[in-house]
Amino acid sequence: MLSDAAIIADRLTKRFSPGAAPAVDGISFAVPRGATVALLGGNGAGKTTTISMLLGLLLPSGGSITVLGHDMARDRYSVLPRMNFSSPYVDLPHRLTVKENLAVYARLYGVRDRRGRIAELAEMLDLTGFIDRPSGKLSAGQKTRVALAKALVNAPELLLLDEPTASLDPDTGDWVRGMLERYRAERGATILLASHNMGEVERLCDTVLMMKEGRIVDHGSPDELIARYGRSDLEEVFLDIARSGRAPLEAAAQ
Ligand SMILES: Nc1ncnc2c1ncn2[C@@H]1O[C@H](COP(=O)(O)OP(=O)(O)OP(=O)(O)O)[C@@H](O)[C@H]1O
Repeated sequence: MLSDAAIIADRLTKRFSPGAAPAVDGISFAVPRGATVALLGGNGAGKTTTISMLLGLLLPSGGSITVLGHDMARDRYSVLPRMNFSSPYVDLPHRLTVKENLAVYARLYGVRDRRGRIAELAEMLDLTGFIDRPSGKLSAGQKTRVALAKALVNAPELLLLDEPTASLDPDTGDWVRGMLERYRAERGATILLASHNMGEVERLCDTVLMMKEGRIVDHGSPDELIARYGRSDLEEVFLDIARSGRAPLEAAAQ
């Protein structure tokens, strides 16, 4: 494993109840600094559970996580200010306006020039038309853009994104992907994202971790995976893995 990686997960496990099958089943992976890596897998594969453990929102049942050189079990408060996330499952307080919400998060993250940073984010994510509207009165696509602004408020070195373009129309989705590419290049940031949008993953990601039933069943660059499965795009690879009992890696290991 790369010892200076942004994320190192070692035999990470999450079991929600003693008798149940683990939602995440002893996965190990490393995300190099500056890389964009995708977690792919069908519904219930364990992507959100993995991201929640990386964020410290869920405690692992086993294994360890090192983020930006810090062990998350012992030392997460020194690393949380350097990371951030967005998720369609986490709603911002409805009655606060977009600007008020961003101000709360800017304060929480100790941003110095809060007014300036919020103006930058409004520009970056085209929020100006609804910045004074209560967050509960936004469309799903507008909420997604505000969630991304919140995720960038502290200019994080590590960004964990669960479905970053969920609910965005194709044009806005494309524009947000361009924004993420620029952010990564300018900030030298590391991005781990979970997505069901294969075109997005092909465009943004250096490496894909394919999850199924809580395990990583294959990994590689989008091009490597497409070549290995003899397919023409990542969507076809995804369908092969989702529909087969076993992935090539598992079969090869036996
Ligand atoms: N709080 C919880 N309590 C019990 N089981 C849970 C909980 N959260 C998730 N699970 C279960 O853990 C498994 C993995 O769920 P997870 O949300 O991580 O999947 P996912 O890959 O993100 O799926 P999706 O693509 O549908 O978002 C599923 O079987 C789910 O039912």
